[in-house]
Amino acid sequence: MAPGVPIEGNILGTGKVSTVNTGYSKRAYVTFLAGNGDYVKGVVGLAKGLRKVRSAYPLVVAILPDVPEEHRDILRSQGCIVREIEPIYPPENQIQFAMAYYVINYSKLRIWNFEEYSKMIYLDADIQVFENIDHLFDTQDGYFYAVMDCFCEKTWSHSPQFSIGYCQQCPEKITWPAEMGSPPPLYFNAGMFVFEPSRLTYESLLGRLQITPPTPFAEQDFLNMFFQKTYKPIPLLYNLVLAMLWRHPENVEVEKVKVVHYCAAGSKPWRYTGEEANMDREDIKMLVAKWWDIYNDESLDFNGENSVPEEETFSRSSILSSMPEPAAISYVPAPSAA
Ligand SMILES: O=c1ccn([C@@H]2O[C@H](COP(=O)(O)OP(=O)(O)O)[C@@H](O)[C@H]2O)c(=O)[nH]1
Ligand SMILES: OC[C@H]1O[C@H](O[C@@H]2[C@@H](O)[C@H](O)[C@@H](O)[C@H](O)[C@@H]2O)[C@H](O)[C@@H](O)[C@H]1O
Ligand SMILES: [Mn+2]
Repeated sequence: MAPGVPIEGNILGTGKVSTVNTGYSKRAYVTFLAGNGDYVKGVVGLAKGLRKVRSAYPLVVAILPDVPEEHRDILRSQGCIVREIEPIYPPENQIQFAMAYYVINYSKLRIWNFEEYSKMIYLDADIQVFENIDHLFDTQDGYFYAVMDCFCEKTWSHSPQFSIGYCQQCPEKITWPAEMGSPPPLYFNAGMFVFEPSRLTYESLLGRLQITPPTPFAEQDFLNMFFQKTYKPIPLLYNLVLAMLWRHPENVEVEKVKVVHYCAAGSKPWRYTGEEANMDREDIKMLVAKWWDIYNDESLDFNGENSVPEEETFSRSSILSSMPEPAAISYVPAPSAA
């Protein structure tokens, strides 16, 4: 079991099943979509997955201006709340991002400005929710909840931990050498997290970004720095980074996993060929097939009746979303992952 991880499953200590949010504070899931490529399929799959597990909360999609109208219509037809955001770029830099397109991921920070919501769960578009996780909205306020990442993939070859074979998922395997100072603080994967939108936090994030030299994992590194003091790890079953299956199988109980993150190279279901390393594994094939089962299930398409409770869909956000975002840095199309 990875260190610092609360008791499996019942992290609230209440065991209660979430109830529809009846208070004034609004809750929603939120994802991010950029470009005119195939990630829109990921968002449709996510919207249908949340419907299948009967989540009580809507899915907001923060989109960059380059998302075509046709894709926006598809998302609305699936019951998503579509909100255009202005891109955010890091300060001028020569950094080699782990993936060139990561530079657009800083735009995710705009979601902290969705303050008509008191609590949100961010999910990457390459994530699928296979079991209801609404109870995470009941976590104690004031903290940033996310799952610990793994440092063993070659995407981490730039890092000191990779160079000595250290990973927080198995800290007992390699002792962190004293000459390298203290071991890195617990580090989360930014494909899924529970957070509270707040204008104050938003402005602090943007201000800090402008004075923080970019690093290979872009906004994921930045968020880890920014929330280091309030980060609370949650169990792996809330964000299975696929590489864990072959890097730390001892930490994974795949039958208990509620959320799967298709972030390993070649694992995006809508592009899956099975060619890349580890993509011919039976568990990978099963998880990709599970994603497609939901994506192709027409009974999960939005039809008005199967929407979340009314009070969750009509919100000030529909008015606020027409309000201009703060002045943005000029928009230069980034390399797309598509
Ligand atoms: O062309 C792109 C690339 C990325 N994304 C969004 O940015 C997130 C982060 O990128 P990705 O999931 O590919 O990173 P990974 O988790 O695989 O490192 C995606 O999930 C999408 O929500 C997008 O909308 N269009
Ligand atoms: O822009 C940086 C990205 O960093 C993360 O992706 C990485 C990271 O998870 C590594 O730890 C894995 O090794 C790697 O496979 C994976 O692609 C987030 O999932 C993504 O949303 C985004 O923030
Ligand atoms: Mn991802």
